[in-house]
Amino acid sequence: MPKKTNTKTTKPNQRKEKFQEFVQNRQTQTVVGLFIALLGIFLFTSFISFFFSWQQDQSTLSQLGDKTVVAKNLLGKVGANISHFFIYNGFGVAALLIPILLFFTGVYILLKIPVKKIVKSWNWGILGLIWTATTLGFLSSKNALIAGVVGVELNNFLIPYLAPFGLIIILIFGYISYLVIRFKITPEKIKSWFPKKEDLKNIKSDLVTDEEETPKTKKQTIEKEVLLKKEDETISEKTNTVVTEKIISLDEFEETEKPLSSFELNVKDVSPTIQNHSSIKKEEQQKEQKKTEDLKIAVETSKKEETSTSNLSDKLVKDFGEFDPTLDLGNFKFPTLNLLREFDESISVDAEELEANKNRIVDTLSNYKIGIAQIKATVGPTITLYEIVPDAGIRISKIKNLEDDIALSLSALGIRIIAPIPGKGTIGIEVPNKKSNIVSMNSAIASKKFQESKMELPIALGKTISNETFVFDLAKAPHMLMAGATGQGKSVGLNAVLTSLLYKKHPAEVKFVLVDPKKVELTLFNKIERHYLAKLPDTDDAIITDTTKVVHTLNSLCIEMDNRYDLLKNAMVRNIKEYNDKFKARKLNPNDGHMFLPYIVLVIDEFADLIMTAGKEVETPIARLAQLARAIGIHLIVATQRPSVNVITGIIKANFPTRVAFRVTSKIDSRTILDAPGADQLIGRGDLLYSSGNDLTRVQCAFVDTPEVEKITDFIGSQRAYPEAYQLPEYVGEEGNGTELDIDISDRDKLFNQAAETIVIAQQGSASLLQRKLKLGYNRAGRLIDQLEAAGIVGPFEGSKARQVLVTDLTALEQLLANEKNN
Ligand SMILES: Nc1ncnc2c1ncn2[C@@H]1O[C@H](COP(=O)(O)OP(=O)(O)OP(=O)(O)O)[C@@H](O)[C@H]1O
Repeated sequence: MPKKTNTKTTKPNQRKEKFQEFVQNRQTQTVVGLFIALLGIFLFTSFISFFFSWQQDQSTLSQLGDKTVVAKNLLGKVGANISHFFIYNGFGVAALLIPILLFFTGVYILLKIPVKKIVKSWNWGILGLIWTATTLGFLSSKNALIAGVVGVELNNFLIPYLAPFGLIIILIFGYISYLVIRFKITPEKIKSWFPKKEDLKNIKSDLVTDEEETPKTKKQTIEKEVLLKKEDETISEKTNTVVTEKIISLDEFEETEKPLSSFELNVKDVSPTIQNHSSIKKEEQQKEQKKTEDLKIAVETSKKEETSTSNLSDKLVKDFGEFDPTLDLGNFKFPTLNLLREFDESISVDAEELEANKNRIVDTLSNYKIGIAQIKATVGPTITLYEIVPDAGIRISKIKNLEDDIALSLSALGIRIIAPIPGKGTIGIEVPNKKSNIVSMNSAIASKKFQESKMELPIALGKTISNETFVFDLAKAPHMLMAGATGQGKSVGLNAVLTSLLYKKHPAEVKFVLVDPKKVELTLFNKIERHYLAKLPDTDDAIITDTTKVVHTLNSLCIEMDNRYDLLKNAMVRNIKEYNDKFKARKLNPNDGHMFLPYIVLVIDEFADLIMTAGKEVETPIARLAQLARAIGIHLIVATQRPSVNVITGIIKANFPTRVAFRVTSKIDSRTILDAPGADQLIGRGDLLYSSGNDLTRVQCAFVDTPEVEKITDFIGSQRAYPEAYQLPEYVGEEGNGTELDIDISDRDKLFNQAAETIVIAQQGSASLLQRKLKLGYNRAGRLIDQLEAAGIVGPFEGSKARQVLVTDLTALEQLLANEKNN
């Protein structure tokens, strides 16, 4: 059953589609269009002919089948019959509309004009037929030839009801409605067809004045008018053609210099619309010109407005130049190179040694059936790198596994195998030179690479195996972990770092916080305390040696970090460089607390010792600083002898991406520092591996001896200094709080209640929050926190973490304070 319904529904659809295809076919359209158009012509001819021959053909109408009877109609008996049907029996003279409509329908189909338009024409046509037939019936006193049977019968039907007058009114109304709807004829449109009285006057006066003008001025006026005419969009195209013709006639006129009378003729030829329109324009122009001439203008010359630099910072920079942070110590002189010792650093290539090493390498490898296709040596200050290209098909891991065997056969310490050398595709074997050269700090500092570096905190650490100075940016490091067994060159390494900064950075640009539990390594830097060091307020020594002070200093640095972040936030910048640049450009107001921020380099020697004595108290602020301080210019350098996992914990390691490993005693230590072996293969005495990310670089650390550091610090220390060392924010430690907890209610700060509300709302017990919200100094905020603790609103000190807030909401707080008063 369902099958049947399917075929039933699809068949008509298919037929419909086929029909549509047929109709839309262009060939079909052409044939149909042509047929209808010709039918229109056929009917029109026969209709016209009918009016002349209808009387003669009257008898033939009933004898259509008789061949002997011939009709007078131009299109024969068929024409006579159809015409009789449409004219006499139909619409009379109005029937002529039918062939006309047919002709245009055919043309429309040929030209693919939308069907909608054809239907519209027919609607109007049929309406016109009936209306015209009725009108003609009325006018011709019901003549059937003129009005047709339809026209006569409609008259017969309507007159008894409407009377002739009523019929006339309805017919006229029909015609007017037709004109209004079809041609959009409105009263305004009709009005616009007739020239205004004024315009007529103007035309007259124009003609009079034109006669007075010389031919030349007349020509100009006409040209003007023509131009005006051109501008006007409302004038039809037809008149435009007249205009062009006019221009041509004007040119002709110039050539022949005809007398005025002949020219006038030309002028009169110009379409009245131009005349009319242009004269109006001219009149308007003249009027305006007259008005303008009559009016006298009092000209008041405006004073040149004083230009003021809307941007205050630009003005300040213009007047005073960019802010120069070094101005306070304007005469500061950087240490000179001659303070550093020079060594003979010329690398002498010992050909015998090279040959012997090469032979040993080749022999050793051949013992393990590893063929070498190529070998190349690069001689460095302490190490020579042999680059090997093994025969095809040799597995790299095989060579790597033979590391110890090769070292044994070369009978040398510190052999390191790099398989493959990153980016080179060769295998490297580093062999220590028999005679090693010292890399002097002098040569590292003097190197072009260091001197011309544009880094924020450039450090010349030493020289690479290819004898190039190794310079890196501590600001990008951004924190450095330094480890190595005792006596391997850590202290020298730290000195090299500090010396690099002393040679490149002005005291205004960098400050050091030095932590030296051994008390001897960094003491020399005491001399530059007021130039380069930062310390806690009210402390004697800038170099921190005892553990409690270290905890305070670290926490103080955390506060400094928070304060700096606030400054950065207020200045709407992302890092210290942008902040300082903005400050130098005088775009930050010092009255709002803004100031030039120096970089702070925190150096901690013997970190293991600190961790052992202070543990978490040290680890937490260090981890916090390491995590957050990079953007605000606090950089950490942590050195340790014992790189065990309980010293260099995961959290610290994760935040110290730059690692420097001097020689360590075991592979495990090497892995702890570098996440890779290799540091155990170093030869000591400043031989180090530098890692930032994945690549390991072997560097011979620049050697800077204690007397050299002394000379440098003396040199700087002897110069004019700041009144005091750079002050770190005050930090009130845990131990100080216990005694002050029983603070009398009457001694409370005026802002106590406000502070309590702030803390309770934020549910965060930190002094820095109070500093920010209540715009207080650190000391006052700290005291407020103490008072809040005494009142039981916040919990005790918890290291760098914010204190716990013990009151949950404002109602509880109100109750607590009310109880206090009652007691
Ligand atoms: N870059 C270097 N070039 C040449 N010799 C060096 C270099 N670095 C260190 N040395 C030598 O190694 C010795 C020990 O160096 P340093 O005092 O820096 O070791 P350390 O690792 O700090 O030891 P400790 O941890 O015991 O303090 C130096 O006195 C010096 O002779």
